[in-house]
Amino acid sequence: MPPGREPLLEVDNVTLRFGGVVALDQVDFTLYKGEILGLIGPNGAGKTTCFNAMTGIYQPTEGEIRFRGQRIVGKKRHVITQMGMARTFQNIRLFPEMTAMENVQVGADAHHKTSVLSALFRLPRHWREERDGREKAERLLEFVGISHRIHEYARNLSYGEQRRLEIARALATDPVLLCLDEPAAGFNPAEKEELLQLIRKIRDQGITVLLIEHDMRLVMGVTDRIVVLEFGKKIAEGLPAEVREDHRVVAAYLGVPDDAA
Ligand SMILES: Nc1ncnc2c1ncn2[C@@H]1O[C@H](COP(=O)(O)OP(=O)(O)OP(=O)(O)O)[C@@H](O)[C@H]1O
Repeated sequence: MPPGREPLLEVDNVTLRFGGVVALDQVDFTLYKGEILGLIGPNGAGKTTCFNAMTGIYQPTEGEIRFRGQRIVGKKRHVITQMGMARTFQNIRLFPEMTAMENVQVGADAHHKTSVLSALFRLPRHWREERDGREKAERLLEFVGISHRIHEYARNLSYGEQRRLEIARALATDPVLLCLDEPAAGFNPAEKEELLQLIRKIRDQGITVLLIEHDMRLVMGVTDRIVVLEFGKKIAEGLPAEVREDHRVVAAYLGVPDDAA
């Protein structure tokens, strides 16, 4: 372990099979507090499956995943969210008939303490949480740069704004780890540059970031370290400059045989 660095997420020898398909094959890596780690690899390499195993959607066939020192395999999704892990999805999953603000408030609800009874009887605690939730949503929409769209239905937002809204909603759960699954998919170069700034701003708030991304320029420009998967196996791990020169990575991306790379 690098000196002075505290592990936040430990993926320990994780294998995940779908019938005969080995989507993850003894994958091993550690994410340290405060870093931006890139998880890259060609299509079908197992990146999303890895996110799904970390966030409680899939159960690994073998291996362990620890978050903040606690085992998370077998824990329910909402429990993992409450422990401080949030994610966005490759395909945007917003509530299209709700406003931007309401979508973010749904994220904030993950931590609300109000019971159904106090909501029904509109007790003071319920009002307080409502007001705090609204203020928090306003702050987060401002933070991701779409505060001018606060009362707009999610379905009316542009594609780029919807991606930002997803990030705001994930941030509303007060994560210590934010996992972004291809957040720049479909973005033009200017939007990618803005996203890069936003990811840095998120890290500057003390949030650790795990990023799945296909755009190499973006990955190389924003991450501190990179883990590379191919056919479910980890084939490389290191600093962006090291990974870029790694012959197995070059071969995986260019589709040339390993010994020819
Ligand atoms: N629910 C599932 N059932 C069966 N096979 C699956 C399932 N989910 C993923 N797979 C398979 O697992 C492998 C890894 O897929 P995964 O989606 O994790 O890759 P990826 O690296 O995220 O790819 P992409 O960059 O295309 O999103 C692929 O062979 C895929 O077909």
